[in-house]
Amino acid sequence: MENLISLVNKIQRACTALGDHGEGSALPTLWDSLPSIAVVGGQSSGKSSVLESIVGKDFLPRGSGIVTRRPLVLQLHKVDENREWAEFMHLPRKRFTDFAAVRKEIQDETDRETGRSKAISTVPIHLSIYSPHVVNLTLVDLPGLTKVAVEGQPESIVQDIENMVRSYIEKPNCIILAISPANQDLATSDAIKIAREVDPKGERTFGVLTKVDLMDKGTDAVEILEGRQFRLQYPWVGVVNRSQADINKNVDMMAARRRERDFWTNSPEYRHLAHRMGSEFLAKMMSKHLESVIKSRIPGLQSLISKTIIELETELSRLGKPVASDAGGKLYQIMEICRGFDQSFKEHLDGVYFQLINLRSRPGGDKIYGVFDNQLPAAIKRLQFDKHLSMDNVRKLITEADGYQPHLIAPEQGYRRLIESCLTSIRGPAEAAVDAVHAILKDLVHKAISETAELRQYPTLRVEVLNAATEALERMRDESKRATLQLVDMECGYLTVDFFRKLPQDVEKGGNPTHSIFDRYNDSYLRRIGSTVLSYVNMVCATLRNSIPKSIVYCQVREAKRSLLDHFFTELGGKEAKALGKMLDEDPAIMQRRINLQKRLELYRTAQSEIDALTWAK
Ligand SMILES: Nc1nc2c(ncn2[C@@H]2O[C@H](COP(=O)(O)OP(=O)(O)OP(=O)(O)O)[C@@H](O)[C@H]2O)c(=O)[nH]1
Repeated sequence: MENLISLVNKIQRACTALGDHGEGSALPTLWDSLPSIAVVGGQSSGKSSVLESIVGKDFLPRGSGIVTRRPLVLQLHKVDENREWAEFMHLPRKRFTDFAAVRKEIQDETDRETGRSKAISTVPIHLSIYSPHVVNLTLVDLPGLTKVAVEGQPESIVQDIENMVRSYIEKPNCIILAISPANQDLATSDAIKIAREVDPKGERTFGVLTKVDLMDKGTDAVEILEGRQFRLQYPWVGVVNRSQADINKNVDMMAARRRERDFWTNSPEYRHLAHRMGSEFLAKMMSKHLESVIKSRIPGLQSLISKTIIELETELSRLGKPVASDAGGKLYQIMEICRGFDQSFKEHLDGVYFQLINLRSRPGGDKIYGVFDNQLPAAIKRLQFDKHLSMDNVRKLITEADGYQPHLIAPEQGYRRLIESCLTSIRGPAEAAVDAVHAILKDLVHKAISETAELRQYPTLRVEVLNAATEALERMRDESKRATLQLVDMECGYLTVDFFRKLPQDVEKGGNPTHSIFDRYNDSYLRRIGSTVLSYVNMVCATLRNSIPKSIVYCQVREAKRSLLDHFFTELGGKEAKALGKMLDEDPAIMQRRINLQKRLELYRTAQSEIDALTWAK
């Protein structure tokens, strides 16, 4: 069972190394869920003396007024060796065998944090004592509660100390060692008052009565120690520490312990209670209690650890991988992120179905079909060629084409001009279709960027990828426009001869080829030309309705799928580590948080395996 306390000590030490001592940390804290014992009491009530008696060593700073100005987390480790030493968390690997030096280091470390003023600090000092004469125990010594500020102290100190003490003892896992001097009225005890506040049922409060030897003649503490007055759930323990005179005379701790034993056994009023009085008994009782508390908390602790591990892992994966240190690693990381983006873009384009997300498709590609199936035909329709081929317009173009020499058989040039003027107007809808598809592709790029979690992590890379993809799409749009308009121009440049060959000829139909030149411009003649041109143009439109989408898909959609980031990758290959690092410019706060999370995760995993090993071994 002793292993349990050592384990908790070990975990507490690891917690401290991580700054996890439950003080407003944004991360889950293990410290708060581990049982600990806090020593509370009014100033000069004898807290430090009780601690020293428990340890059996003279090592705490002494003096008048407020001496304990920072919480002292004291971990006692029982060792088999016949040696005693102390170690501070802030001075790793330095062993103190001289306990006067320990006292000095506590003073110096307090001053380092608070300055030489009489101010207090909530940052704890961590001290471990290894000795064959101690029991495994973790105790927190807290500044003494006071009623008035002394010279040089801010007025707020009274409240500040109370708040600090409360912040420790209000945690449900904190066992309260409430120190009250027997030579003062217990009804006014600061320790009992604050302990009652946070633990009204007294389930985790242990009352310790100090200075029993200093009580007025004719008075004694029997009623309290027997539990008839100021009753707590656990029986009161009386202690007799060294007096100031003893301290001044350097009375050795072992001698003091002996004297204390004598006091309890030789005082007629306390003799019957002697077996459960004194610092040695207190230490053993607290150690036993701590063991049983830890034992009862183990299942809760295990489930808290597993739950926290999951939480930490989830957050870590949300934060993404850390940035690689070398150029190759960085390049690989950027390529991986880009691949993720490219994949998401393609999936949008193809409308790939995601089994996991309720069979919903990533929208996008279908909009492109909408351009080909609705937008383009509607725009061509809006050109209204029949109006364009009104009689007046046909006459105008035919006569202009004929010039001074009216056509002899058929108005060849007139036909060409009429057809060209109609077909040229298709350039508008063709260009609009290219632009519409470009807008859709750009929109998909934005969607894919925002869905690529890693790009959120690196704002500069996000901008670079966005710019590269946008530039690539613009290049593709320009190429697509060139190719698509070329299709229209090709239709203008060479007419389908067959169409005209198949037209019924006036002569063959029995018309009169000899009618006068002026008759050639009559209404029915012009109407026939108009309708011939219209049916030719309609035939070409039907072809273009099919070939324009082919050109757009070939130049834009297929190309975007194939080589959206090709240029970017080529440029990337020529960049050096520094430039690559700039792209992976993660927010330093996130980097720090990842490091903190990783360390904490490590702590929790270690704690988990150690607790598991211990419970399995039982
Ligand atoms: N005679 C006698 N003196 C005691 C006893 N306990 C403490 N003292 C004396 O009371 C004075 C204050 O004791 P400390 O242990 O320093 O008290 P503290 O509560 O730690 O003081 P702060 O940290 O300053 O709040 C010292 O001079 C001790 O020698 C006791 O049981 N008997």
